[in-house]
Amino acid sequence: MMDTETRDLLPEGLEDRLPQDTAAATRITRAIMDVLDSHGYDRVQPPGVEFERSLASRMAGIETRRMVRFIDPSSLRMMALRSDITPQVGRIAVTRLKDAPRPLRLAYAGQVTAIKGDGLDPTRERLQIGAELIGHAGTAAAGEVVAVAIEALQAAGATGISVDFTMPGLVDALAAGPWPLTPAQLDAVRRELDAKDAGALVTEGGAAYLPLIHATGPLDAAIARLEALALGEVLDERIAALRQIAARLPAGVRLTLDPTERHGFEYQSWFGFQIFADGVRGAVARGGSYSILGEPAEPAVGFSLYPDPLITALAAHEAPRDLLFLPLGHDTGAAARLRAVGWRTVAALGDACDAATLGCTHRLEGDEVVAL
Ligand SMILES: N[C@@H](Cc1c[nH]c[nH+]1)C(=O)O
Repeated sequence: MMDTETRDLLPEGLEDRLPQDTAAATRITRAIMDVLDSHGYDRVQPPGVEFERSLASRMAGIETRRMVRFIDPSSLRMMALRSDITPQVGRIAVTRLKDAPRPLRLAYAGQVTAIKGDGLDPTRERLQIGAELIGHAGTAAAGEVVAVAIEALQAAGATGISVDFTMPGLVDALAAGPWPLTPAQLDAVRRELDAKDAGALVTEGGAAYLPLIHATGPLDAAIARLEALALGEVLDERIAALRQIAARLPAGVRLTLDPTERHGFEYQSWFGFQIFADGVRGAVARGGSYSILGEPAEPAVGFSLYPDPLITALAAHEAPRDLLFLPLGHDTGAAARLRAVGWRTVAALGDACDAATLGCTHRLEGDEVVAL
């Protein structure tokens, strides 16, 4: 027997959602899924647990270190709780939906779990809602995906949205082209660019890369600084693409660029983005282009929203809802008619049930609704 102190303890970083937050979560999930559905993204539901191998093998760069893993007592193979639904959707796209017409638009919503939280945030289980556009990863697809992500967040109630673009594959492309680096230097340069440590960047032989640290900030200014480097094709194509993507986003959304940002971008290729919103610490969404490994490999682009902080922020302002008390012996036909037009009811089970104590705002008397 566990002692009573620890019997109901939840592990660090895991939490129950109580009714007020759950109501907000349900409403927000529905609002987001409705937007994805309206743009033609069909929802799929992969399982919460899979073989570790299949979660990691469809995209280059996925690490299983942060996944909760265990041996399946039935197959004796290693299984893992999913930490990201995108690879599962990729697997579905290239296996069971391999013959479905392209571009293929799929949406999903579910919990994802990691062994430990991210940075200072201890949360280990999060709601992830997203959309993946498979079979097409050009600027038209990327533009659609960012625009849909913004629309979904706005429908969820997010305000003050800003989008931070990044170019996950840029440093590798530069190292293989105009600014050559040895493999060891490449690792060090990537690390120091992540840390934005100019001194260490120079020490590690990455002096050429210094201007990238300064080419961050509002999109137009950052692009101008990159263009001034005259790096040719490697950069020109990426810049042209970013311009096209930006051009189709709604006015009023703040756009920034951080060309070397890689944190959280495990498998994205030429294009990545994060979305921020007022009152929410950290990014509420992340996405980008990637390749689903297979024969042949398929290009794709998509995004994942992490709405938990938004849910918490909005739940605090959730308007209280009306609740209609149905006394013992009430007219059940009248109650059914009222539910059909949107009333929520709670029926008395015995004499002790009291309308006010149960949080009711109204009471049914005969077939009349009376405010309490
Ligand atoms: N699933 C990725 C984001 C993404 C979706 N599609 C492409 N990228 C993440 O959560 O970081």
